[in-house]
Amino acid sequence: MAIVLGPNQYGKAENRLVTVTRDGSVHTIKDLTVSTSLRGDLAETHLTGDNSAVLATDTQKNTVYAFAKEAPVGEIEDFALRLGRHFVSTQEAITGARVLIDEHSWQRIEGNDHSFLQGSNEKRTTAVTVEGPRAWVVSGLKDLVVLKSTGSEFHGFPRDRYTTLKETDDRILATSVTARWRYQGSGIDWAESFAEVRGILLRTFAAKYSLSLQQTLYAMGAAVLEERPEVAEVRLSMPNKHHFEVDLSPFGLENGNEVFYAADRPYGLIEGSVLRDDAEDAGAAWHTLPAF
Ligand SMILES: O=c1[nH]c(=O)c2[nH]c(=O)[nH]c2[nH]1
Repeated sequence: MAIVLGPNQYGKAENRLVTVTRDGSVHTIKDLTVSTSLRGDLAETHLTGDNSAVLATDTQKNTVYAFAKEAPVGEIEDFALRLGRHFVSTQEAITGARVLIDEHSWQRIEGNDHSFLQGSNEKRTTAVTVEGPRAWVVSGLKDLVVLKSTGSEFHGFPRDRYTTLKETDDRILATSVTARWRYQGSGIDWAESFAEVRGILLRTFAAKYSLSLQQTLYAMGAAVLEERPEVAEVRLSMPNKHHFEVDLSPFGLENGNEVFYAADRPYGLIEGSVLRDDAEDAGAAWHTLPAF
């Protein structure tokens, strides 16, 4: 038997980066969480402790902050591509880089040039993978919480001796959407594409008459692919944020689908991907990312 080193990567996770851009008295902020990780010829540090190929995670962190000063951060996809390509092209032993960025949203407080409001927890995300000269971009969003108070049924499921769930033809459907979509082609306007995909996801959640969260998930992914040729594949993770009708009969009251208990756990977790059958090959795009 021989023991060998398996796949490995290393980097600095969750660098918190905030930039202020000043256009006269009007300020714009960008609030990012940036994680970098590098791959390559890194056997020696694991096997002998020889660090001659190890670009320190501290250096990776410094590079994130220095790059934010040296050129405008711009769209998170462009910033991630610049960082990833930098590490791979300047370090001989480094053959691949993965840069993950979450962008936290701030809105301007109306009427003020330099004050902002963090309205929701929703984040725009990107996961950029650089491998030698090639690069893949998977962008997305997370913590996008949506609810519809009708237009959702759930029935026709099997009933065995453990089944207690009542069938319903009118329920609340709520979820916190994590979506990732893989880009194909080139010359993509990242900001425009993000805004459009987000809009399609929201509009489809709202408009699709739902017989299951699974059906809604598929409809959301399919609508993105129908409308956005630059997207090859969409992966969705959607917890079912259950709203149970409270039994008010002990109080002599009838609950007419009006009073609910919003349970936070356990929750159904509905996950899936929707893709084109003629999509560009995924290459290393999803490498080590969560399946959904
Ligand atoms: O949309 C749903 N899908 C399920 O698989 C499921 N299971 C469940 O208990 N409620 C629901 N709702």
